[in-house]
Amino acid sequence: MTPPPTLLTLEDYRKYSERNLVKLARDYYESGAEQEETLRRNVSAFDRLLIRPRCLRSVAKIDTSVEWLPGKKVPFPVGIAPTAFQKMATKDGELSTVRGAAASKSIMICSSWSTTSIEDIGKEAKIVGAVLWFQLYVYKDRKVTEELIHRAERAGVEALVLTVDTPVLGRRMKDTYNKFSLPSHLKFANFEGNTQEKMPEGGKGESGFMQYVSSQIDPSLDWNTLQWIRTKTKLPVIVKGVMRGDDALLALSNGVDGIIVSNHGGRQMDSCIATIEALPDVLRAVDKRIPVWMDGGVRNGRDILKAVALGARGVFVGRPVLWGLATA
Ligand SMILES: Cc1cc2nc3c(=O)[nH]c(=O)nc-3n(C[C@H](O)[C@H](O)[C@H](O)COP(=O)(O)O)c2cc1C
Ligand SMILES: CCCCCCC(=O)C(=O)O
Repeated sequence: MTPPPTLLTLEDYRKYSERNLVKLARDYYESGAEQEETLRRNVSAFDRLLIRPRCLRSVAKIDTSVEWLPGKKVPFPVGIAPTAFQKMATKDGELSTVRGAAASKSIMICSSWSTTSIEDIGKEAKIVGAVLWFQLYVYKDRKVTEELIHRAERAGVEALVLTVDTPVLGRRMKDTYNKFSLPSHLKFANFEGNTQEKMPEGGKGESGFMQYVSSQIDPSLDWNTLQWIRTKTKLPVIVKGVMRGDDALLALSNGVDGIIVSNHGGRQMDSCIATIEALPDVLRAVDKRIPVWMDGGVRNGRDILKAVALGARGVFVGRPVLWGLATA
């Protein structure tokens, strides 16, 4: 195999990864919902925020470490956002990510919809010394979600992340044109042997993915669901997908341990504000009572600085990790 050219920026990785991804996977990873306004805005809103640099502040020694959750320090404020189906990017999929998380001492949030089971990811995390959080989707059959919570606990995850922006699946046009379905050699590894294991084939103007979500995922997700989850676990519960201060206050009054400001990388509701634009409202409402992170459109070190300068505890990145996986 020819060695990759010098890869310096995330854009270099994005471009280079394209050659290793089949169209179906590339479109699934890159897509936003509908006309992809929010997808673009997440990135461009960072460009409208400019830095006013300080001077004569010694940078001979710099410490970028931060307390991610009480008592849990990380060396720099970047975590790995949950992304589904990582084996479409590279053979080892989520196992490569967990190794990367350990090497960079970053926290990996595992998707409910991984192509490696949470047990196998947990085993690898112990070997390489990575910290895992687990992201939850709530199934119509609550027993499926409850079982997943307990399996994640046994696998050693340190927090649960409830994604609250996906009661239904956003319409991603490319996935609909491609009739996106998970390639037949891959599976929802957390549901092996269950009816939730396979995605139907696409057809009738719908992706197989859309059919799977409408048949399995509970669209009645609300604050009661969060309370129900809290009765099932003692782990910290973080909500991902809050975009407003009033919802952040509701999250606080429902006892959450942290908030990730997110619009799902522009993949759910189009015509939304960018996450970096939503961040100040959420931070004001929370007023430092719990940690607030953000994700969406982070594409360089200055973007991280901007989010942290506004008051975020740190950022999570989604697509850039997939580009890295597909480049390896
Ligand atoms: C291909 C792909 C799959 C994703 N899968 C999940 C998922 O399983 N669970 C989840 O909560 N978010 C998922 N997300 C959303 C990410 O966690 C994150 O919010 C988003 O990617 C951040 O935007 P960025 O890609 O610009 O960094 C996914 C995003 C992408 C691009
Ligand atoms: C209930 C919606 C599930 C979406 C799962 C994967 C994902 O988050 C994404 O493709 O985006």
